Amino acid sequence: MRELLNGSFQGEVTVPGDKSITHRAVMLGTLSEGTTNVYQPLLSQDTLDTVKCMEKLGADINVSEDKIIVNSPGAEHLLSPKNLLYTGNSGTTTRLLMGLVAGLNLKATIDGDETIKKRPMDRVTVPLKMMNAKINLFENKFTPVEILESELKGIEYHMTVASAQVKSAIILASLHSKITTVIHENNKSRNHTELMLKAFGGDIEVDDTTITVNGGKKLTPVDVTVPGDISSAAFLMVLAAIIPGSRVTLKNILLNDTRDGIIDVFKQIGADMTIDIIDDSLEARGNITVSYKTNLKPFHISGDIIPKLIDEIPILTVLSLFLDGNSTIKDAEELRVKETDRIMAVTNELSKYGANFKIYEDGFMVIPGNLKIPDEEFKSYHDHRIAMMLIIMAIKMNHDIKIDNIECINISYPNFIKDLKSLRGEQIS
Ligand SMILES: O=C(O)C1=C[C@@H](OP(=O)(O)O)[C@@H](O)[C@H](O)C1
Ligand SMILES: C=C(OP(=O)(O)O)C(=O)O
Repeated sequence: MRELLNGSFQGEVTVPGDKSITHRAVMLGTLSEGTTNVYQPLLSQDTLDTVKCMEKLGADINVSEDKIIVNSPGAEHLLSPKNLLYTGNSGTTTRLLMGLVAGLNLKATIDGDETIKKRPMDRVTVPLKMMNAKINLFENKFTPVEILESELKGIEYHMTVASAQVKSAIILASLHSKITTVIHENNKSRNHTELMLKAFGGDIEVDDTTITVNGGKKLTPVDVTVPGDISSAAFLMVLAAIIPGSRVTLKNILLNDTRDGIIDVFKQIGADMTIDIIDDSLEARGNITVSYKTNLKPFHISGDIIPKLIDEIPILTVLSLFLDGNSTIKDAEELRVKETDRIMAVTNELSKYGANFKIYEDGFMVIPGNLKIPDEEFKSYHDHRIAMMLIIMAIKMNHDIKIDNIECINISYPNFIKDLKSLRGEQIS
């Protein structure tokens, strides 16, 4: 950490591939007969756990530095796995897999690590049971999840939470049913499953917040080039905005309008930011440049924007501590059921620096003031986004921080420290 303190950050970074898109490309590749090439994928703990689960269902997958090759016999030839499908720390793997396995009329048990065991899974089993799935949860809520063979039928479902994981589980479950499934969203969540399924030949139509899936269509492999993950880029955008003298360009970043809430926040605060759109094909992408600027305004976020930046809220809280006024985050109760309760983790850990918060059930108000360097040790709660948030805060505070389980950053961004060091260039001592 010491070499990252006392200086500005300048240059270009290609952040790792988008986590949500990498998971989905490997899963849809497994459901398609033939070879799917996934270029520039995210290779991290979460996505490699998805790869291992797909191998257990019968896909032959080759992982190299900048490519994942999925060879699959196709959906109808996948088999019930002999062993547990272990999903590690990944909520996305766990929930999408529940829908995928149930839809294939297979039998499996799914479980993950200690954080997964505490996250609510009934939000997925409720619609899957309506579809006729035979699926059991521990205490009707948690993993391990046991799925038994059963033929599913289509349903009409009104989402009760703005969750792309739940929505995607229902879509994957409906792929082999003879009856149409219709999903209604209240708040639109990330739409990568819908976009990618269409590209793989699925029969899916989206009309604003209504999604219609007709099952029974054979999927065909498509090569997927994964754009950079905006949720990873967010840490470096905030770094550049708050460290004097910094100017950072994040290359080839996903700019899908269900994921770009942080861009709106940077506009709200009056940040020095430019965006060069690269293309507008399957998933919009572009280069984002952020430079340090003084006198940035506070931000207020609630409602529809929350699902578009839900994973960025920890690092946006660090940003809010250096703005000219109080910022507010509301309607973000989903933060309480991530890898940890992120409202608790963010406010507990940043309070150690003297940060002031007014905490609500669904968010908090940030009241900037005098900050100090504490003697205490810091906790990651085994949550990659909390660990990376603390690293950026420590850099801003010139603090040689100690964080427990810091290796949890491997869950989504194994090269985080390396990328930070590359932006220090000649300044590294
Ligand atoms: O579908 C996805 O890839 C994801 C959806 C979001 O979770 P929810 O669906 O629980 O909102 C997000 O927090 C997670 O990091 C990835
Ligand atoms: C919440 C996250 O992921 P998941 O739900 O897949 O564990 C995240 O990456 O911040």
